[in-house]
Amino acid sequence: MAKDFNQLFDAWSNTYDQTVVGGDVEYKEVFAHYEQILDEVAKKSKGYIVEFGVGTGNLTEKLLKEGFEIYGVEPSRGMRNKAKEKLPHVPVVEGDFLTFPMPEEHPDTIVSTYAFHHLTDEEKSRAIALYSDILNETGKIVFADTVFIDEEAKQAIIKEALQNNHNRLAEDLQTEYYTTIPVLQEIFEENGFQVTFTQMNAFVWVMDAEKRRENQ
Ligand SMILES: C[S@@+](CC[C@H](N)C(=O)[O-])C[C@H]1O[C@@H](n2cnc3c(N)ncnc32)[C@H](O)[C@@H]1O
Repeated sequence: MAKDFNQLFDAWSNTYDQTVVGGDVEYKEVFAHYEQILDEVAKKSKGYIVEFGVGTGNLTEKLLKEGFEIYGVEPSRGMRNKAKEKLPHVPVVEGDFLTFPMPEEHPDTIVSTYAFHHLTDEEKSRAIALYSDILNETGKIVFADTVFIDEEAKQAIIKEALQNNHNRLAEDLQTEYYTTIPVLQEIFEENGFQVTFTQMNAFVWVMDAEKRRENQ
């Protein structure tokens, strides 16, 4: 079972929007091209959208501007309050990737940015299986998150963070559940998705996973 990150995110909710514009030097590279990353996820989305780990609502806001209807899910009260201040008309319910009040409609797209690494690989697999069930037949998943090509690449970036005295970042990379592309590819494919990965900065990749049709 993954850790509960609510306290951390309740505290971070007040300064999160400064971090994403490069206000925290240790996380500058993680949030490099943040706006383009969110734009890319919005561009790949369609129809009725469920978003997990809404945070302060930055992706939600972009999706709303594109004219989408969104159902947000966010475990941290502090983050939910920030998102509701920005976007009072968007429903943002208490819940997480695995346990959440079901939306009334089947979603066409499930999106999330900078959050999926909060689940262990086993939980990631359960989440994708669940989404395969609740998505529309032609539905898709579009996630952006820190992912590594392989374990060696992950260890190299942790070493570099330590050499730069980015100790909070190094600890984060060592203690959360950042995974590799082959692991995610297997999880998506086992659950009937065809997935592509696009690198957006030294840490973050966009994953675009479409449900495979029966005869594909
Ligand atoms: C780094 S923030 C990203 C916020 C926003 N998506 C963005 O791109 O700026 C991570 C968010 O994921 C949420 N989170 C943490 N654990 C989660 C879980 N198990 N399920 C869903 N969201 C989670 C946190 O509360 C936080 O709001």
